[in-house]
Formats: sequence, structure tokens, C-alpha cells
Amino acid sequence: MSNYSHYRMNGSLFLKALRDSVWKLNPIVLLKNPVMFVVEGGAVLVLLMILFPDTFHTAGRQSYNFIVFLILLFTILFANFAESLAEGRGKAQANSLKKTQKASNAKRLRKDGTQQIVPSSELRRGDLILIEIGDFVPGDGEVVEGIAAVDESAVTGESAPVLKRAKSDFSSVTGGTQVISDWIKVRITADPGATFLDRMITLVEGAKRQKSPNEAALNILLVIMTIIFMIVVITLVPIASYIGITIETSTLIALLVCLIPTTIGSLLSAIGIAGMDRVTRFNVLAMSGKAVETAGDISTIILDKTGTITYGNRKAFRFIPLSGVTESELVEAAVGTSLYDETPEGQSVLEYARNLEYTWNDEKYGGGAIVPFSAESRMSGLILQNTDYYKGAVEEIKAHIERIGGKSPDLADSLSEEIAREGGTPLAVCKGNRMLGFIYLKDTIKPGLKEKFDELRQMGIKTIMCTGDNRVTAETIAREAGVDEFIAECKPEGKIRVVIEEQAKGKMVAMTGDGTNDAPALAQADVGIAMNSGTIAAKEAANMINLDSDPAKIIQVIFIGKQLLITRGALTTFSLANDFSKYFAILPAILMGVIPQIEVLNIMHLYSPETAVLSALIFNALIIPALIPIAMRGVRFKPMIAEKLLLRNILIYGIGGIIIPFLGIKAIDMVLQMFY
Ligand SMILES: Nc1ncnc2c1ncn2[C@@H]1O[C@H](COP(=O)(O)OP(=O)(O)OP(=O)(O)O)[C@@H](O)[C@H]1O
Ligand SMILES: [K+]
Ligand SMILES: [Mg+2]
Repeated sequence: MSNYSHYRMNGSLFLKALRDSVWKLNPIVLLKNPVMFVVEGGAVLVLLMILFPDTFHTAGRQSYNFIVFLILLFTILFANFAESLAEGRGKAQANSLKKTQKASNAKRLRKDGTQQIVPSSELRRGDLILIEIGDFVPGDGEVVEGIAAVDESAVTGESAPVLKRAKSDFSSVTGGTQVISDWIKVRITADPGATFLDRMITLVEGAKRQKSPNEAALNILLVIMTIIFMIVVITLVPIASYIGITIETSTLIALLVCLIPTTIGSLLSAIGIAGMDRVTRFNVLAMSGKAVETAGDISTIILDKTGTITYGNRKAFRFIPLSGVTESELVEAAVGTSLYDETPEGQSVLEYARNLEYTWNDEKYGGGAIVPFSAESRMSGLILQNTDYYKGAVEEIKAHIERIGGKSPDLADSLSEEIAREGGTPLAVCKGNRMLGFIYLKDTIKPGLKEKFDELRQMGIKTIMCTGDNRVTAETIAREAGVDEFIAECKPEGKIRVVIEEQAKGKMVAMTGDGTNDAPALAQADVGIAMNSGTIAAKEAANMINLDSDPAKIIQVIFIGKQLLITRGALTTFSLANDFSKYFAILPAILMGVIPQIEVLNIMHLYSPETAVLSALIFNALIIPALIPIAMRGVRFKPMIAEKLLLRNILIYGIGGIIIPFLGIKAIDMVLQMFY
């Protein structure tokens, strides 16, 4: 459960939004919403007529003008309220995060290893610090030594502590979290003011919210429509006077406000903010609104296996010697390859050997050259004076043995395949040019993925698992997790190639991963989602961070992205259809008194021209707060193919948008009749 769930729409947020709506009447602030700015201009004009009736020759129309002014004022307030309400929750989150950010002291390590206590604000990129049990992590960084459990709940809301260690996919620490066991040495990776928490605060606060390209384009369209309707309404004056009618200025303003897209104009930014906010409440941090919208258009998802589909705590589970090799011979070599291998896999080999009560003398393995694991070589090893030990992906070890003139036994393939068919990862172990057997690494698939991938399939989205692991293991895990396709034996450049290939087919690609080997692909993808547990490289390459490191979250993000696009589309359709209807509701009423033939068009039988205008204007204002819940919550939808969904929404919101104003205006007119 996310720690943001307690930011419900409570009373104080509501009151604060009310206050902000008044503050936003400031024309300079309102200028960024051109449609409402025009409404405000109209309101000011009507106010001037009320204040100086003699100048404007409107002395006899004071009360009518006053009502028009009030409705216009409320139209703007409602629009401001929608945006303020959407912003409110983010601001509350930001405040709570700022509390996490309190200054603390850090133990900075000098070159000679001595400690120096400095305020966290003085830490700079590259500093080496020691964090011990009970200490708060004073800044973002990468673990270089030690293992510790870290409580990240202040940032992620997740209460289970996370084990952080060097040289693994779990090596990043975030400022504001707390070390609750042991100690770690951390290399600081962000200067103060540029930390993860800082970025998170600016994001949820929405202070520097950038409109997504879609939103900006729609905004331009609304401005163009506003200008067109201004021209239409202004040209109405000479036309009317030609046929012998004078239309009052306040009525013209009312007509203009009814015609320009005030509904979508006032809800547009609220829809965007609420979408971002919904993503955050799912504990995913989107770096931009654009990323959220793009998520809504995703047609292919690429997931890495270890750490994303599985928990990524791959551990040695069994030693399997080849025939003619004893277990202790195999273990001797396996220990040799792992003694200096700092990956969790390497460490798990030692742990498992100890559990089997093997003992060894570290000196025996001393003085050699360490070959560290890399995703590129897929091996790790130790070169000693008289021999060398390697472990790694079976294909790599076989190639290595062949290179130095050895030959792998025929039985090797069937043994390693057996491990792989169970979903395990076989690591082949060799000493010199002789293969000794396998280490069976076991990992667990995160539960509940199959159903989630089924949902994606229903939406027409393809899932591809991409892994550095061997084909058989990949196939087993792919089948158990329920992905559509898989690609095995992928090196880092292989993962990015898969992304590019899908993009070349015209797909929008999301990639989710946690390792440094995933970083290039995360950056290339249209939406890159890094696990918060992952490495700094992965998190920097991504445009979203999944705070609870749950790959199924990507589905929610896609849902929210789709919902954002659908909500904006639906409310735009509704708003434009509405304005169209209002035109037919008021125009006949205005002209009726002068051109009796127009009566045939007056299907609504409104009471009088004046009540017709006021009813339309009141409806135009009230529809804004009426739609705020939909804008905030998003349009509900079921997973289905995009085209079908679009058609359905156009039908509902388009036809609804045409009919509802007729009903609404008629109802308001009937109420107004009672006062006339
Ligand atoms: N410490 C290690 N020593 C030797 N070989 C290893 C070690 N860790 C992993 N391997 C081998 O290298 C392969 C690639 O590992 P890598 O971490 O790049 O990808 P992965 O974790 O298997 O897959 P994914 O890309 O899904 O995370 C593994 O499948 C395994 O065969
Ligand atoms: K309107
Ligand atoms: Mg990985």
C-alpha cells in the first residue's frame, strides 16, 4: 500500500483549493489559461457597465448585468477551483516529503580512512561516507562496501527493509532512508538540491509542471477556437443591426462565453495533474506528464527477467558434479570463482558451500588475479599461479574451454538443460580446461504476473521477456510468468536492439528493468521504468521509477496513461458538443422577438430571450464543477482494443454532450421563470 493513500480529499485540501481559486483570479496568473482569461475580460467589461451605467447607456439593465457578472465570476472561480483541487494533493505530498528531507550529519571518510562529521548539506558528488546502524542516509549514493538492511518507507511507503550491497542490482541508496542493520560505505552520487527526493518534491508539487506536447497542442486548438468565436460574435453586431436589432453587450459577452470552450479549458490542466497524481499514488514516480501519456499508447512491453519478473535474489541451490568428479572437487573450484565475486550470486555460492559444511583456507586462493563478473562476458573467475577457475553461463564456459584447447563432456548439455527446464540458472564451473559441473542458481517468480499479462493481451499489448540467461531457463520462466515472447542470452546491446527493432515496427515500447545492463534499453524505450531497488545507472536512464519495484505496476501505469488520454478526449468531445448545442439553444431565443419565423427553430420553448441567455450561461458555469469528479478520477474503462474504446467514448460523450445542455438549460429556464 502506498504511503500517499492518506491524502484523501479531506476538508483542509478543499478549503485550501477554495482560497487558491480566489487568488488565481489575478489576471497575470490566469493568462496561462487563455480561454478563461477571455471570460475574465468579459466579466470586467460587464463590471464596468455596472459601475458606469451612464457612460455605457445601460442604466436600465443594472440587475440583468449584475447577474451576468456574477455568473461569469463563478465560471472563472469554478475553473480555478478545478485546477487548485488537482494541485492540492501534490502540494500536500511535497510537504510531507520535505519533512523527510531534514538536515542530518554524515560521517565523511577522508583518504586515510579517518572520519569527519559534516552536515549532509555539505556532501558533494564523489564523497565517500560511512553509514551505520540507526543512521539516516544523508544523500543519494551507491554502496561500495558492506551490506546493510535499509528502511526505505519514508520514500517508498514500503515497510519491508531492503538489503543493500555493492556490485549488485541492489546497490543504490536514497537520501532520507534509514540503515537498520550493519553498515555500508557509500559513494555519494548527487549534489544537494539534485537528489532523488528533491526531484520527487518538484515533481509532486507540480511547481514546474510542463505541459505534455498533446496538452499543449490541445491548448492551442482551444485558443484558436476562442479567437474564431470572438470574430463570430463581433460580426454578429453589424449583421443584427442590418436586420434592425441591437444586441446588448452583456448578452454578446454571455453568448461568447457559452460558445468558447470554457468546459475543457477549465478542466484541461486538472486532468493532466490528476493523471500524474494517480501515477504517484501507485508509487510510481513519473519524470514528466509526457511519460505518463506515452504509457497510454504503449503496444509492446519489454521486461528483464532477473529482478523484474523474478525477485532477483538468485541463490546457489545445488552443486551438480559431472560424472567422474566428486562434489568436493566441484566445490573447491566453485569457491575459487566466488571468493572474490561480490555479486549476490557469487556470495550465495560461498554461503551454500558453508551450509554443506565445506571449509577452505583462503590462503590457498590468495595472490591470484580476479576476473570480475560482467554482463558482457557472463563469467567470473580467479587466475592463480598454477591453475584458474571460472564459472558462468554454460555457453560461455564451453567457448572458454574450447579456446584453451579443452573439450566439454557430452553429458554437460543434458545436465544443464535439466536445471534450466526447472527455471533455474545453471552456472558451469571449470578448472583449467576441464569442466567440473554446475551450480544450480534458483530464483523465484513474483506472484500474480500471469493474470496481469493476460489483461495486457486483452488490450492488444505484447509482452517480451528479455534476459541474459540461457534459452531453456528463459523459456521455462517465460511460460510460468505468462509473457508472450522471450529473448534469451541477451547482452546489454542485445536488449537495446530489441527495443529498436520493436520501435522500427511502429510500436510504442515500454521497457522495465533494474540492472546496469538494462540502462541503455531503458533510455532507448519510449517509456523506461526502473525498479527503485535497481542501480543508479538504471534509475538515471529511466523516465519513471517504480518505488515498490513491482513489474506489474507497469500495467497500472499503462492504465492510468490510457485513462488520462481517454479522459481528456472524452471531456473535450463533451465540451465541444455542449458548446454546439448551446448555440442552438440561445440564438433562436435572442432573435425570436424580432424575426417571428425563427419560432420553428425554437424547439426548446424557453420562457424569454433573457431567461434563455441566463440559463445557458448558468448551465455553462455549473457544468464545470459537475465534471470535476470525472476530471480528477478519470473516465472509467474496461481493458479493450483502443479503436473500440475510442468509438464508444465518442458515442457516449459526443451524444451526451449534445443532449445534456438541452435538458439542463430547459430545467434552469423553468426555475428562472418563477422569478420573472
Ligand atoms: N556472478 C556470476 N558469475 C558468473 N556468471 C554469472 C554470474 N551472475 C550471472 N552469471 C551468468 O551471466 C548471465 C547473465 O547475467 P546478467 O545479470 O547479465 O543477466 P540476468 O540477470 O541473467 O538476466 P536479466 O537480464 O533478466 O536480468 C546469467 O544468466 C548467468 O548465466
Ligand atoms: K463554453
Ligand atoms: Mg537484471
